[in-house]
Amino acid sequence: MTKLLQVSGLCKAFGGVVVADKIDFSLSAGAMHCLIGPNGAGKSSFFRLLLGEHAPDAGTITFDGDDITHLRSFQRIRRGISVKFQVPGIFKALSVRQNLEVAFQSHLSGSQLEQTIHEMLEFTELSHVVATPAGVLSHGQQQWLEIAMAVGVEPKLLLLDEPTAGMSPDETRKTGDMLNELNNRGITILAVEHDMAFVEQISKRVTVLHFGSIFAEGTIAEIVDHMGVQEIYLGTVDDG
Ligand SMILES: Nc1ncnc2c1ncn2[C@@H]1O[C@H](COP(=O)(O)OP(=O)(O)OP(=O)(O)O)[C@@H](O)[C@H]1O
Repeated sequence: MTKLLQVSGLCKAFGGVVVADKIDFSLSAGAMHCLIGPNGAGKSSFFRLLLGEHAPDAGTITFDGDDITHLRSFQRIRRGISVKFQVPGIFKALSVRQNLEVAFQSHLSGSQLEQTIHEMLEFTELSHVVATPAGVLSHGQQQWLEIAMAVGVEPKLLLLDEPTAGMSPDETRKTGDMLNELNNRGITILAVEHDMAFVEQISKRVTVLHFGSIFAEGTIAEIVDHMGVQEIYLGTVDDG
């Protein structure tokens, strides 16, 4: 399969804190992949590097055949990278519909905009709350609204930072079904996640980050059985 994303030798440090340590990572077009690792491993920083919110100290990022290492965030978004961070990036005082309009208006207008809003409302089962202020939606609904905002622009790569954090088991399963459907529609997905049952629902392969570098990569069964991975979660492996 062609590589949609290719990261080579990516390095970033904030003072003495190394958040990316010679990361080599790639994703094939159509992949659904999970990134795990203990708190502070560098998962969110990796997303911020991919999105252009942090400039790397070294290394390259190639996306869809082009070197995007020095592009600004909006240029990467325009090329098809979309992200949903942990904290919902919705406008709480605006209605569900207004949030979708804000997210899509730079890409779409007229009947196309209406069609996409309609499709996303159906997809995320938010049609019945279309006029409701986003701030009064349930936690799960807020997360789904943000997923709708991120995918309505038809990204090639969707980055999700802990999409199920704070969700009930039912909401988590529903989110997994949603992501599987988006992946079936052709969107490549990279998700940071802690809930291994959810990882198993959506992904076949997992990468483990630890102290900003790739510690292990494999199938879920391989990662779950990996002694070293168990130890880093228990805090018995250091970076020396
Ligand atoms: N802008 C910054 N300036 C200084 N240090 C930072 C900055 N961003 C992140 N860090 C530090 O880098 C390390 C990695 O943080 P990061 O948020 O990427 O980890 P994470 O794996 O996403 O953690 P978590 O699972 O807790 O969200 C942490 O020690 C964090 O305090």
